[in-house]
Amino acid sequence: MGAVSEGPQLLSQGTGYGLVIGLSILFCLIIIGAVRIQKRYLSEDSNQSEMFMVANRSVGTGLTASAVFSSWMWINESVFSAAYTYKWGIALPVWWASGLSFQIALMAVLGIVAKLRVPYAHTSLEFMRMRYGTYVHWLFILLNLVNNIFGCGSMILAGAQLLTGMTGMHVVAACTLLPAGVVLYTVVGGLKATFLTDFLHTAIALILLLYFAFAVLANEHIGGVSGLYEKVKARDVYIEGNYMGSLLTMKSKSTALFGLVLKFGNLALVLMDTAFWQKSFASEVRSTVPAYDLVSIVIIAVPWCTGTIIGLAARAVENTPVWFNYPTTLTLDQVNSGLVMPYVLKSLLGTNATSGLLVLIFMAITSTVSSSMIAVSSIISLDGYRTYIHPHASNQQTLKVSHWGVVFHGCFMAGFAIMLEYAGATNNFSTYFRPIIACPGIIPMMLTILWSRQTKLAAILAPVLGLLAGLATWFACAWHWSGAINITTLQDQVPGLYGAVVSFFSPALFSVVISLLYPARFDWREFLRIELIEDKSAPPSGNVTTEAVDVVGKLVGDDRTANEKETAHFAASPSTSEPASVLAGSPKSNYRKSDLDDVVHPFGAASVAHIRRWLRYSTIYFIVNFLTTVVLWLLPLYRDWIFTKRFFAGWVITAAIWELGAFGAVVVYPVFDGRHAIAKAVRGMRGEWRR
Ligand SMILES: NC(N)=O
Repeated sequence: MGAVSEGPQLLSQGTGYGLVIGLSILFCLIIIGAVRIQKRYLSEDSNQSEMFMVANRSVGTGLTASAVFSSWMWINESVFSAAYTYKWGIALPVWWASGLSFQIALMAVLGIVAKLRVPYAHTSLEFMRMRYGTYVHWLFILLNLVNNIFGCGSMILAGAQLLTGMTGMHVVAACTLLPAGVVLYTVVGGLKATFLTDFLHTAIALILLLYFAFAVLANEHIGGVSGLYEKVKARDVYIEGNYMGSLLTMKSKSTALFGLVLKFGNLALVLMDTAFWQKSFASEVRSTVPAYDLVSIVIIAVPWCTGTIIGLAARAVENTPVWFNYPTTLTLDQVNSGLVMPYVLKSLLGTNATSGLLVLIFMAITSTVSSSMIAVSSIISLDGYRTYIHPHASNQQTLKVSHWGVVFHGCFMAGFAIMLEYAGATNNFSTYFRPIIACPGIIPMMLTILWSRQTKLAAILAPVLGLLAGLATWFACAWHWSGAINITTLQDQVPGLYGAVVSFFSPALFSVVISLLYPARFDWREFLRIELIEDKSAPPSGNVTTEAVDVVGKLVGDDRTANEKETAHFAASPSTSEPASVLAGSPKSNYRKSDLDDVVHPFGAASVAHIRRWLRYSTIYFIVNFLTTVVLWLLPLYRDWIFTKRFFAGWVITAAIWELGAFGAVVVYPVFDGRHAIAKAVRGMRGEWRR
């Protein structure tokens, strides 16, 4: 921390404390108001646990998209992409973008599979337990918590170090105050409330990012796209590992290694975070895929536009008198702590814009932390309390534990971030270490809903062996390349990459081999026995539809035997076919433990066909997304070539248009999408005032 707080302060401590505390209180008041409006005029009550945890599975496309975007737009890509662009040049933002997109597209596929196979689940861990029982459940609780705690903790720390670097605020105070505000409004509002605050966060953050990008480009000291190109080209800097040491080439070794590690780390941050599963369970059936896929497209804009413009602008002006603290440039520690963007804004746009950046940092951190809190509190309340301590807990009891879960997690995360600070952890160490410990569970978890032959032994051993193999690879590579194993050599890029590759892929091998050694088959109908929590806010039991539908078998190819098919009678009620109600809302049956042959899937034939269509679209889209963002975009440009002025102009303008498109998709569109609910709430309030 010392190095970061050494430089001159960009803003006063009072501004730092005032903004963090003021915004926390403001968001709490907004959320209290929103919850009251929802309850009074829209019949949505966060005091019901289904509502608190999965928002009654009724959130539409627009709001889901803005919530997913908000949880996924970390300060990493909004602030650190500029810092790393400063370090390594123009290749970095797109390698960063390509490490953010396909994970969300994959989550869309898994989300829709989960909607079919486990329509009543609240968390991803619930289906691990359903399929494999207690030991696997605990193992994956641990893996999820490790991922969540390291992801969330390092983000709080990165934000706190930034606040400290910018304002001189004490880092312990920053680590405490940032999660404190989130605890307040998350306890009050639950998941639906975080959907609403996520929307506000996203709107404010994107407005600020757009303003920063356009104002910096238009600034007289930059001189537009062409001025930016010329000033960066004229700089006499040599970037090790870049083609001709240039900042304006896509051939950058450090960037490529960083980008590859990021892909694995971010896969874990999505798939091993119950929050992303929860948002998918919370959304309407017809909203899941469009919302997640939309986010996978627009999230690209954040590092691409912001990183490119702000990161290169720093290079353009850092050696001129307009630079704050001229003639002193940033130290490597300050760059690694993300101070590039604050310095650019202070130098070119002044104090107000720099204060605006504090608001952006607050928005980016709190929206991610709030979804992490809901996720962990649902692990505590559903996977812990309701599963092992009080299986017949009522709605209200479960909710109370969820609330305490949020408070506990908030306090724990603050303490954990402070511990990381005093242990000397940096964002860099976390980047290379986290994928190794967070990735081993990903493939076994995916196989739990995709492959009926993965056995319990495989689900237990594959992640553990994968973790050991990943750690062994990491240490061995650090030793091999640097001749020593210590905190410095372990932060080298190549050991981190090999460790992550082994951690991620080896569990697939372990799982398949172990499963085939002692084969067994799972009957997907077991999943349909997860109960809905008793919830008086939910409409009465919905109708099961006309045709007997073997939803599960048709899902991803039917791999059950003929005999199993015969016994799989997903019986149906005789008359009412209401696919529309299923598509629009939640599965509303309230199952108890029953014979498998009595298990009935809540979705009707039409709904199933509809969902299968989404599954097809999402799978095709995922493949296209992966090929485009990871292969076609990056590899052809990885060659001995430096951006021409014309190409640079097209590149930057496209990035800026993309960011405008992101604003349209996750800010304007959700308002349009929710116009009926907004109108209903406004009519309700107007009616009340008139009385
Ligand atoms: N969105 C992330 N994980 O940077």
